[in-house]
Amino acid sequence: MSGRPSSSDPQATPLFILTGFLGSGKTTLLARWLRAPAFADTAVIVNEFGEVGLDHLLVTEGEEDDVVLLDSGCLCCTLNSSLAETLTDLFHRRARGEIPGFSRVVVETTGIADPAPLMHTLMTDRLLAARYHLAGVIACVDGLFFLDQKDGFEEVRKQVALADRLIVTKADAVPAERIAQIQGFLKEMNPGAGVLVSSAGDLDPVDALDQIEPSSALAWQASHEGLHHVHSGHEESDFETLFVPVEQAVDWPGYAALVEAFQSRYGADLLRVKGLLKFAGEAQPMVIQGVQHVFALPEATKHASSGARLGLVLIGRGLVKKKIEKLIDKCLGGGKPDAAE
Ligand SMILES: Nc1nc2c(ncn2[C@@H]2O[C@H](COP(=O)(O)OP(=O)(O)OP(=O)(O)O)[C@@H](O)[C@H]2O)c(=O)[nH]1
Repeated sequence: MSGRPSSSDPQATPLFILTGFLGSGKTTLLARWLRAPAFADTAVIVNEFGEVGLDHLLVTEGEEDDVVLLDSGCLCCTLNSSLAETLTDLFHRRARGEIPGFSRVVVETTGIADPAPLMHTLMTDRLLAARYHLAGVIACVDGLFFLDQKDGFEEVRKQVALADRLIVTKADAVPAERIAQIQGFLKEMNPGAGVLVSSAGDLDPVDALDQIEPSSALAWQASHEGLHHVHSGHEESDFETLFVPVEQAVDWPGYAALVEAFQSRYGADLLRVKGLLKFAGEAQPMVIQGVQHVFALPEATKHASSGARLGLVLIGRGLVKKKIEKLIDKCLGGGKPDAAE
């Protein structure tokens, strides 16, 4: 890679992935949001209409169709063959005026889904990336069962690690101390993600979705510059989180070398990379987004966040801070790291 690559279209519709383990409360949240005025002009993609209980909200009957309009102004559609096809179909139908306009999309995943492949699709399919912009991953965390699930289910830890925002559900059904305990674990597992708490889906969709700002995820760094070990009881599958400040301006070949080094040395063990880097010649810092081996083209920050610091947050397995710092330093400085580095 040399020179500045083009980034995604600023006109692209923001898209949110709503994930969370089986029974964690995704549908309960969506069912409430679909009735909320603030959620009008949203297109929601679910696996089955039946799950969200829409019957009395329908404006159009969805007999043959997989897209229905609700009286709240939302569109609801079921996932047909693949997410890419469903999103492309929605885009064309909106352009032809066959369905009302929508200004954001929410995709609900199934409970055991790993959100990473969806994120990969949105980051790598150029046509899709020009039409839809991955604006955030929201993970529901089961207030009743999370403390038991986190040790036994890698999916749960992965969903938490990949999220930009975490929603602890079922606060009405558990003591406040348990919610506080869960919040403590979440802060350790993914310190950059904002945590909200909900009872029976009573969460304003605007607070939950639109307030996500990638760069604000870096505000925690001032107090969390060390390495965080998340003890799950399964030592070999623990995730660590670390932050490496990068103050100097970066050039594109150096950044490409770093991405290559991450991909070849860590692969799927590097679950998430988020950050802000200042590129030489660019007025605004650029947001860095990586999910396992897939890295999106860096994009200029849309909001200037006062708390944000330049650097990279890494979440993964087997990350050694000193080694990573050295790798980043070498690649961004124009050097070629040795195989052992
Ligand atoms: N008390 C209480 N129950 C809740 C809350 N949220 C969800 N539930 C209940 O938990 C169960 C699962 O909720 P769903 O919203 O269907 O969860 P889901 O994540 O969509 O589940 P899957 O489709 O299996 O992945 C249902 O019985 C809900 O009524 C909550 O905030 N409080």
